Amino acid sequence: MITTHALRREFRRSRRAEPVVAVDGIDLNIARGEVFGLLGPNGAGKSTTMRMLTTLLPPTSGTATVAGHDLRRERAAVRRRIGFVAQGGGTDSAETARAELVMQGRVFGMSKAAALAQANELLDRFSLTEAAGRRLGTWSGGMRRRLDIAIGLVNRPELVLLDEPTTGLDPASRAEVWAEIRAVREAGTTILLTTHYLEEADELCDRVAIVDKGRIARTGTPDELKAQVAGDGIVVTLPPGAPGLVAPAVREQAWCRGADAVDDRTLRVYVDDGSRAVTDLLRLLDSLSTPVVTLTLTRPSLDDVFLTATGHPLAAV
Ligand SMILES: Nc1ncnc2c1ncn2[C@@H]1O[C@H](COP(=O)(O)OP(=O)(O)OP(=O)(O)O)[C@@H](O)[C@H]1O
Repeated sequence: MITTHALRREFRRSRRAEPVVAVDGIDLNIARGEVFGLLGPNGAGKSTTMRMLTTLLPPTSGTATVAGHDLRRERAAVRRRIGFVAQGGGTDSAETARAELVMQGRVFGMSKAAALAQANELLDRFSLTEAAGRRLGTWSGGMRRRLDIAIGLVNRPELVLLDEPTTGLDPASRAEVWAEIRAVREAGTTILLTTHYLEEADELCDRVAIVDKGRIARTGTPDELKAQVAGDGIVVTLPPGAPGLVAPAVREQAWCRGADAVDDRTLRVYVDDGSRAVTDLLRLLDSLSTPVVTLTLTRPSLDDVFLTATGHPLAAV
C-alpha cells in the first residue's frame, strides 16, 4: 500500500544556511490491511514523512508509491485514494459534526444529498449520532478525535494516515480512539499512524518502525522487536540525583550490559539474567551508600528496543 525508497526531505532556512535534514532516507514497505506505526520522539521526522506521503510536501529526493500511484507524478490520484488526519485535527468549534462531515463530502465533489447520507452513515458508525447536532466546542477531546477520523474516511479511502491520533487525550479517550482505529482496520482500511507513545505502538500496531533523527532504526512487529533485545531489565528507584551518580559504576560491572538514568530518580540496568544480577546490583548500591527505594525486574519492552536501537530512551528526548 505504501512503498518508499530513500525518501528524504531537507529544509533550508536561507540559501546560505546549512539544510536541516528532517527525513534522511526512509525505506518503508507497508502492506494492505496493516496498522503500521512510526514511533519516535518529537522532531524525529514523523510529521514530515506523513506530509510527504500525503502529497502536501514534495520530497527533496527519493521515490514512493502510495495506494498504487507514484507520489511525484500522480499526486491527484494519490490524494483521491487516501485520507489524512493531521495533528490536532482541523474541525471548527462553532460547527456541528454533521456540518463538518457534509462540508468535507462536498470538498470531494459529492452532491448535497450524497454528502448528507454519507455524514449520517459515518456518525452512526462512530456512535456520534446523538451529539451530531451540538456545536463541537461542547464535545470531549476523545469525541472530537473520533470525528477527525470519521472525516478522514469521507472519500472512502483505501489508506488512512493519522498523525498522532491520541496525543493529549486522557487514558479513557485514548482507549475510545484505539477501538475506533481497530474498527477502521477491521473494515479493510490500511492505516499508517505516528505516535510517541510506546504503549500505543505496542497495543495497536501490527508493525512498527522506530524513527529517530530522520532515519528508521528498526522495523518489525512489536514482538519481533522485543525478541531482538536479549536479557532482562532491572528498574530501581533511588534518592533524587543518585541514578546519574551511580550509573557509571554499574556499567563497569561484568554482569551489566548497560545502565541509564531514565530520570532523576530512576535507574534502568540491562543484564543477561535478572534474578541473579539483582543480588549483585543491591550489593553494589549498598557499597556506594545508595539506598534502594523500589526495585522491579522487567522483561524487554518497546522502550528497551528504542534504547538499544537509538542509544537513548524515548521518554528522555
Ligand atoms: N518547515 C520547516 N522548516 C525548518 N525545519 C523544519 C520544518 N518542518 C520540520 N522541520 C524540522 O525537521 C525535523 C523533523 O520535524 P517533524 O515535525 O517531522 O518531526 P516529528 O517527528 O513529526 O515531531 P512532532 O511530533 O513534534 O511533530 C525537526 O528538527 C524540525 O524542526
